[in-house]
Amino acid sequence: MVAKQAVQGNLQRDRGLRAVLETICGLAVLFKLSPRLAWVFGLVIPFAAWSLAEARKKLMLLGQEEGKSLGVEASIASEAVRNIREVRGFGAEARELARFKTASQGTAVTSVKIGAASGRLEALNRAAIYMSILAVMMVGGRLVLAGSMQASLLLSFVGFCFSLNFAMQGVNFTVADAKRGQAALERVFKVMSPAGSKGLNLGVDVISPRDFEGKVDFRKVHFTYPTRPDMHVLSGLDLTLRAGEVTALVGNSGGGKSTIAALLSRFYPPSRGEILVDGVDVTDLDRRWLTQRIALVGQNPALFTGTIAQNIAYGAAAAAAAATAKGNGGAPAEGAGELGGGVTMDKVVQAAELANAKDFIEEFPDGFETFVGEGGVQLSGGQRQRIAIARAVLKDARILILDEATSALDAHSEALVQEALSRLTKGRTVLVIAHRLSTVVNADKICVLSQGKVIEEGKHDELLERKGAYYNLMSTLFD
Ligand SMILES: Nc1ncnc2c1ncn2[C@@H]1O[C@H](COP(=O)(O)OP(=O)(O)OP(=O)(O)O)[C@@H](O)[C@H]1O
Repeated sequence: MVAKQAVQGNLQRDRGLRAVLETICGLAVLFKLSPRLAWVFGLVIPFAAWSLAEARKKLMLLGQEEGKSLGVEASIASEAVRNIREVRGFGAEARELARFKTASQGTAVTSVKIGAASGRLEALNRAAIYMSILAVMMVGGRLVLAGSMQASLLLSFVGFCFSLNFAMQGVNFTVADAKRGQAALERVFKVMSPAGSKGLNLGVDVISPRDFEGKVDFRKVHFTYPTRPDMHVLSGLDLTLRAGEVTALVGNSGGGKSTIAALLSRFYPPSRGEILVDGVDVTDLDRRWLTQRIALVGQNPALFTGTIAQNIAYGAAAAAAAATAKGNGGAPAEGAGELGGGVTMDKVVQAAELANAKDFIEEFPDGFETFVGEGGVQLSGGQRQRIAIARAVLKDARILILDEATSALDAHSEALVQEALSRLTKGRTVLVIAHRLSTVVNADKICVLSQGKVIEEGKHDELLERKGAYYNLMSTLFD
């Protein structure tokens, strides 16, 4: 580390455009002083070019490695802060600290490697330049002795060689910096770009909202998580969600059901294969356009700091704001109240009623104005789910993804949630990650997932009769 800093600090002033210009001008001066000696000194150039090319490749790879380790470090820190209650509750501060230290050590090792690679490049170039200067002195000395060159000219020439030496070292460091910067930028663009977007950002131009049916096709989709590249979660998945129907996904835990939902929501791009919505590859669609048409009700819905009304309005207000920002003729901002995007309190109350949430909300002294989230009222699992359902009702998305709760809701809450869900699913394309027998029995189609593929599909009765994978799963999953 110290060595790296010393080497880098040494040449801070000589980097960048200035170093490049100094190198060009230095070479021009040498040719002007003595073309013959300049050619001798020029012997260093092919070697310098080769070592630069080699170092560039290596530094680019190391820069990417460094970016990744920094990412891991940041995610450990942010995860610990986000889940601070659990960390404190389980007394896991030391463990989190140790995880962070291990990750930082990884970054430190890569930084040392970068320092060593820059240092090697520097040493090689210096050696080559000093050899060239030696050659210049030998050839120049002979010329001076033979009387065909003035000693003062030789001295000036050698002086300029030293200046050029520093300028060329500056070019080396500029290249090293540029490669690290390029690796870091590539990471930034990767994170900022919508998952797997080809940048075509089509939306209304391809599928008009009126014609949008919401049919979804996964075609030969392969997927591995970036953090676990060796584990194939999906291996050639073919799955069709027919428009306006409920498709239930069943399978063993860890089989990839939530991953399918995440891919459809475009949290990740598929590694291979394609996901089509109404026949259009999702990577060709504008991500905001698509997310306005997809609602997700998860097992453990997050609530944002604010009132219950703001939380229910969240999805619809965000979608309307996005549509307005995009200028695609979506919901107008006109008449927007404090809930945003033209969402009125009447609509919020209606949505809460459909989601079986109105009664419990009105029991709070502040009703829909009750503050939730950090420092506010804590809601039970069933209540949070009904708020999330109300949010999805208000968003009125054509495609609905439901990750059914496995957590033990009491029988009354479960019945209320179920009833609200059955109202919500009517007339929409629904993908439900099914954990309840009632959902599976009533689904229009059940798909059994195993080894990253759909291995059986059909209706409940048909699949039972077939006595295959579904039949075997039934006893383990829904007993
Ligand atoms: N963010 C992630 N990074 C790396 N691996 C992940 C990630 N999320 C899930 N996995 C892994 O991918 C595999 C599929 O997980 P997924 O959550 O999709 O399964 P599932 O069928 O929904 O499971 P369950 O029914 O238990 O919710 C699992 O082995 C899981 O450990």
